Amino acid sequence: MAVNINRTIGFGDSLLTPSPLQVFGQAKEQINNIFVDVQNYVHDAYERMIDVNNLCPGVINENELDSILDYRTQVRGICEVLTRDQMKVAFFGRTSNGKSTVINAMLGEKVLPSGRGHTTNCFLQVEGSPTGDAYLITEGSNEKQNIESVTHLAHALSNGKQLNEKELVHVYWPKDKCRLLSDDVALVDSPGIDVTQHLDDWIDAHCIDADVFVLVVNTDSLLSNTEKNFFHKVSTNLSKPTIFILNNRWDASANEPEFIDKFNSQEQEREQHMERATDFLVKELKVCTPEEVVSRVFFISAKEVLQARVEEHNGFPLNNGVLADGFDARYLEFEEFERRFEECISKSAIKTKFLNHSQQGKHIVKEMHKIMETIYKRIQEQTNLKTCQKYELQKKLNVIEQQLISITNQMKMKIQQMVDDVKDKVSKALNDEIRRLSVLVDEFNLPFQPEELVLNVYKIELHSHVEAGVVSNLRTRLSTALAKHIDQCQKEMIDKMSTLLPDDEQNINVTNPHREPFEVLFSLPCDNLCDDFHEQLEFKFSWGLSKLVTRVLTLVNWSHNQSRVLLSPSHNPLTSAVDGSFNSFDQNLAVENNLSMISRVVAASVGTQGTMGGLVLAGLMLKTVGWRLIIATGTIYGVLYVYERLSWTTKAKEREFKRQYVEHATTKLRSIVIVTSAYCSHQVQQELSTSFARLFQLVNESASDLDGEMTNLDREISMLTRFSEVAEVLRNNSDLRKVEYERFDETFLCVQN
Ligand SMILES: Nc1nc2c(ncn2[C@@H]2O[C@H](COP(=O)(O)OP(=O)(O)OP(=O)(O)O)[C@@H](O)[C@H]2O)c(=O)[nH]1
Repeated sequence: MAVNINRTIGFGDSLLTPSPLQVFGQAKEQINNIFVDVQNYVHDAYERMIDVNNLCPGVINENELDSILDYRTQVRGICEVLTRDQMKVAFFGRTSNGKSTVINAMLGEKVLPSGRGHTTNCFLQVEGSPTGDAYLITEGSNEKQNIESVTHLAHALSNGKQLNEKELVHVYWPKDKCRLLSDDVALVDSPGIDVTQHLDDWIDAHCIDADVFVLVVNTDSLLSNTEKNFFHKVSTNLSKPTIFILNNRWDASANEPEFIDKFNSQEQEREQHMERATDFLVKELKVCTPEEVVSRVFFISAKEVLQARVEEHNGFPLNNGVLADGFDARYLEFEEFERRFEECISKSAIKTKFLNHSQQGKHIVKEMHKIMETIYKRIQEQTNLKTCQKYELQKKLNVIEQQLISITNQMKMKIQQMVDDVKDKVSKALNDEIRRLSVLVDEFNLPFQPEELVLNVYKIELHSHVEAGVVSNLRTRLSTALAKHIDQCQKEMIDKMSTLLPDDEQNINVTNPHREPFEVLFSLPCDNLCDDFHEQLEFKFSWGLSKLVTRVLTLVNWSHNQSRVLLSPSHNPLTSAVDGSFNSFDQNLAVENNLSMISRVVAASVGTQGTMGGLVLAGLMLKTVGWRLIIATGTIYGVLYVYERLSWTTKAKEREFKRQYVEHATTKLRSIVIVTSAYCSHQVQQELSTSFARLFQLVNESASDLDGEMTNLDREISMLTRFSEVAEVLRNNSDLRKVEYERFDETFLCVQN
């Protein structure tokens, strides 16, 4: 029977339909891409969360950061494992059953040494060379030992240190020489299981990650207990391992003499082997169903297949007649084994390796989703909290601003009232003091001497006495009351303004603690005011001519004024009643003219101070009263003169001096009443305005602090908004990665998520 070797050992049946081994490659590439993407995602998430944590402490807790860091490490580890992930098949069997020959047949050339007797001393893992060169690396060494052929390999293995049966030697073979190797299949040859007692160690050390186990048995003998025990161990350590049983040396069985005569004897033997294998796999190991056994147990001749493939490779015809009968059937069965093996190892490897990775990946992105969701919600909460805080601050600030305007207006009015009140009080008190000035001057008891020099000193002292007295009296009358009013006003200010300050700043003192308590200063510079005072202390007879004239003029003026008042229509009801009567008008006019004439005479006599006036007056009097009366009057006049002249003593001069001083000082002090009261009210205004300005400053500073807080909150809110967007994007991105894993599961693991 002709066999189409090219078809059977070629790459996939169709370029469009990938072979089972290529599916593994595709799955590996795809899951690797997903993990690289997830690795970048987790790395990015960690870096961003570190930023968030630095800029907004409290948004992320340490556990979350640690978890993200842990996931980053896990993903990095998986990525590294993924690059090394390959399909692995482990061959077991007793010595000389043909394990190495089967591997060589599958590789299509003699890679591993084989021969009669115990040839494989340790575990040999054949895998594709990443460099394209053939070399081997022994366990615990990084040294590459170049090999070109099986002889070199055998030599290298035998020339190396005494290899322990448990040790693993990696044999890297060019990938382009073998499809299995280029498709990431690693084939592990083992020492005969009948030569060692350390089965557990072997499994744990080299087979725990094998996707398929191949038991190579010799058809000449039955399944030994050693072989059975070994696979019992394997199935105990691994859950439902995929096990193939290859009944090797089927060519030798076909060439045995007893089978030549009996055509069906080999079939009977095959059935017996099959029955025993079924019992072993289905009943003992329970690793497959009876239906699956036909695709797990094969009758082959590895030696023939290897020989055929080597010769085919070297350009010789496949069946050159040297091979035993039934070669084609055995060859086809070997190919069937390879097909089933490829299907199984691909499925198994995808399942055992990538399912686990995919589940880990999904778990990581799910946890990342949870973390990002928690962080996102926490940021949202903080954003809402900060927004509420900002709203409250804004409200508070608005209230402060409105209240500040209102209180400022109130306090302006209050201060103005105080100022007016102080002005009135000071003015009234000063006027009172001016009225009582004579008492104050009388109290001055420095000895009076009319001499000029002494008098000058006397005046200076008197200025001081008056000034001190008035000021003292004003202070006594006003200071306490004013201080009390100012204090009350300041308290009112503090009460009102402190409501605009934070609770911890409400205990305030507007006055400078190092300053003396406020007191109104009264400035009455008498020495300056009265320095133009010039006393008149020359003797003046009170009935002297000029005095008399003055008195008469005063009297006349007074009478004249009185008559004008009486004659005015508004003050004379009679005149008013006969309004327009010419008679009474004429009489009035005559009286007025007479008075005017006397006035003019007196004025003339005063004005001339002299002889003519006196003569006229004396003539008139002489004519009117007679000379006796004149003499009598003259005598009395003289006596009065003498009396007054004698009474003009120093005491009288002092009295006169003080009277003149009081008169002068009164005039002067009255002239500064308005200025003094304004000066005092200005002091009060200054004091209260300064106090209010301090309070205003405090409130203003507090408002500025609030404003600063609002600016900070604004900055924090905008930062939190940015971070919440970051967390949201990261959360959504984790969902995208989860979808990628689910798509991978559906495509390669037939898992419906
Ligand atoms: N006739 C025949 N001989 C075979 C077959 N397979 C292997 N042999 C021979 O059996 C002998 C042992 O083969 P190996 O492949 O070295 O056996 P092994 O199981 O690897 O032996 P160890 O490495 O010692 O454990 C060699 O001489 C092979 O040529 C086969 O299918 N038919």
